[in-house]
This record gives sequence, C-alpha cells and structure tokens, in this order.
Amino acid sequence: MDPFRFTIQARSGRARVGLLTTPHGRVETPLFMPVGTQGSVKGLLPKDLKAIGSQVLLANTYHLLLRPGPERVQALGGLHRFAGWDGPWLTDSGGFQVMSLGHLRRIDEEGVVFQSHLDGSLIRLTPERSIAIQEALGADFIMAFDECPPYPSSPEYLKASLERTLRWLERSLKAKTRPDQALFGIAQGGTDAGLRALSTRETLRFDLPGYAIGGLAVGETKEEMFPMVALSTEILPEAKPRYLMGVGHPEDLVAAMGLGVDLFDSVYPTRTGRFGSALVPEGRINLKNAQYLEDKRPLEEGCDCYACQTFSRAYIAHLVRAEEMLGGILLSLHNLRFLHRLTERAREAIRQGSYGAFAREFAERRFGKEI
Ligand SMILES: Nc1nc2c(CCNCC3CCCCC3)c3[nH]c(NCCc4ccccc4)nc3cc2c(=O)[nH]1
Repeated sequence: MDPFRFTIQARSGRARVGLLTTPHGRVETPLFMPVGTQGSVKGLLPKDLKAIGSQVLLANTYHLLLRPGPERVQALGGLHRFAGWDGPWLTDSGGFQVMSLGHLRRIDEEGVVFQSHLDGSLIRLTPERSIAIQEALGADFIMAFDECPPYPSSPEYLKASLERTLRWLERSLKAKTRPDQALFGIAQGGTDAGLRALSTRETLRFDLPGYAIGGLAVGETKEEMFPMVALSTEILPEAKPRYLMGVGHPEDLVAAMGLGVDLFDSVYPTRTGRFGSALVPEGRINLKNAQYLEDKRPLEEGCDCYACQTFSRAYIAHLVRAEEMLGGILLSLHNLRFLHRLTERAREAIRQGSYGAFAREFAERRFGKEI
C-alpha cells in the first residue's frame, strides 16, 4: 500500500480537503507547516505544537548540514527522535537557503558552492548530496534540489535556471534510496507565465507523490504571484498535493487555498511573533505600541490558545517591552494557533461547500476596516 496516499475528501470550487497518509500518521489538508529551521520551532515545545494543531513540521538541509550535521542526527535516531516530534517532518533541499543565507560562491551544473554563514568554510551542495542529507535526517517529505532564481530575473536566466532545476530533479530522483520518504519536485519559471507553465509541465513528467510551487514569494507583487499560483494549480494533477513554498500571510493562505493549494510553510508567524506582533482577523497588532499597555482584552477575542485564554494584551505588551522570552513565546504560540484555526475553518467551509463565503467573510474582516 502506498505510504503516501492522498485522497480528496471534499471540494468547494477549486479548494479541496485532502487526507495525506505518511509513515508518521495521516494529516488533513489544507494545512500550515510551522518552520523549525534548526530542528526546533523557536521557543515552542513539541507538546504545545501538538496541542495547537500543528501536523507537519519543517526543517532545513542547509542549517542542519552546518550544525549538528546529518550524521549526528541520523546516529541519534533521525529528526523525529532527535527533535521530539513524532508527526511528519518535511525538509527543504537547501538550495533556497544558500541563495538567501549563505554566501553563495558559485552555481554551476554540478551544484552550488557556498560559504557557511557560521564559520565561512566552503561547502558544496549537489542534488545527490542534498538527497543523502535529507535521507540521513529522515524526514517524511523531502524536496528535490532546485534553484530558486532571484527576483527579478531575465527570461533568459529563468529559462536556463528552470532547465537546470529539471536536470537536478532527475539527479535528485536517481539519488533517492528510501521508499519511506516522498520526494516532491519543485516547479520554477518565476513570474513568466510561459516559463512557469513549461517548468510545471516538465516537472510533471516525473511521477512524484507531490509537487511544490517554487520561485514565488521572493519579492514579486501579489498581482504577479497569484496568476502564477492559479496557472500552476490548473496544470498540476488534482490527485496530488500541491505545496506553495514560503507562503505565508493569512490572506495569502485564504487566496491560495481557494486556488487549490494544499500545503504551506512560512517563518512569518513565528518571526513576527518574536518581533512582538500578533496575528488577528483584522491583520496584525504590534504589542510594542503603547496603546496596548492598558488593554485588558486577549490578543484575539475568541481564540482558544493558551496565550489568549490566560493573558491580556497589557501583560504581553509588558513582556515585549521588557524583552522577556515569554513575550515572543506567547506570540509565536498564538500566531501559529491563528493559522491552524484558519486552515481548520477553511477545511470546514470546504466540507460545507461554502469556501467562497468563508473567503469573503475573511476578506471583509481583514480589509473591511482599519484597526
Ligand atoms: N527549495 C525551495 N525553497 C523555497 C522556499 C523556502 C521554503 N521554506 C523552507 C524553510 C525551511 C527551514 C528554514 C526556513 C525556510 C521559499 N520561501 C519563499 N518565500 C519565503 C520568503 C520569506 C517570507 C517571510 C520571511 C522570510 C522569507 N519562497 C520560496 C521558494 C523556494 C523554492 O523555490 N525552492
């Protein structure tokens, strides 16, 4: 039996509820994946992540390669045992982080050479090495080694880059040895409709358990990004999960779920939480703002998370000003719960066949009035 079966449970327009089976349990989509870059979702305990509805966690080849090293994680039982999360893990292939974090020294047919952002040592990542690392880490979902072109890029660069990413996908697939891991291909093509369609179609020539929409949320406008998402989900097969990488903001999840995207990840909710902001239906409130120092209300009326059930905005505003760790912890917890509640409500609306009404109500509250 296929260890990564994906079945559609309900539809509403192009939105769908899916059931995704993995060796570490079944998950319901659409879902948001908290980012645990270095094997930990910053400031949050795995048991608390479970309690707020987190299903799949994300870690990263680039960071874990530099520290503690994949051999150590493997020797210590792999990511699930090492990091105390027995649900599904997804690892990104490292290419993106090299572009955005490391000091990229060279990119060529073989792979990339970069300087570690930790100690400046030279490191080479190839499709083969990325897959070997992800196999050692032991995630359930692993990503093909790809290049996420910078934004903006010329059509010539986009075309050459997507063609290389397709050759790297073939090499990633050849390097794969574990049947208990699902390799996702990543489509590129930037915001050029013809190249996006070309890359998506060529990626589909590989029969894979799921497909990622890459190369977006890298600085392009929403007006450029969403037509590419729509184009991608028109081409990608209904029967396979679609993963929009690096997205993100609540309103972007609502729009993308309506376009048939199933999986999301972003550092946004935890990063903005650590910086003192809470996600609320109207948008975002920054607790550094003095107006909250007397505010007895919870971060969000009606939120069932521990932060909202236990503390006032005034207390959390105090913690943020005092630079108490608990401030960022409570805001990260709430922000992730906010996104998990959003996807829970989305799944319910899809089951009721009323995703359109759900999206309209969300947009009304988010954009209807100033905070
Ligand atoms: N392979 C690959 N990864 C991509 C990623 C990383 C997804 N998150 C992984 C996660 C692993 C653990 C460490 C953190 C990342 C992207 N992230 C974004 N936008 C987010 C841009 C963003 C948004 C908010 C804040 C910072 C950056 N576009 C992306 C495109 C690609 C892509 O084509 N290929």
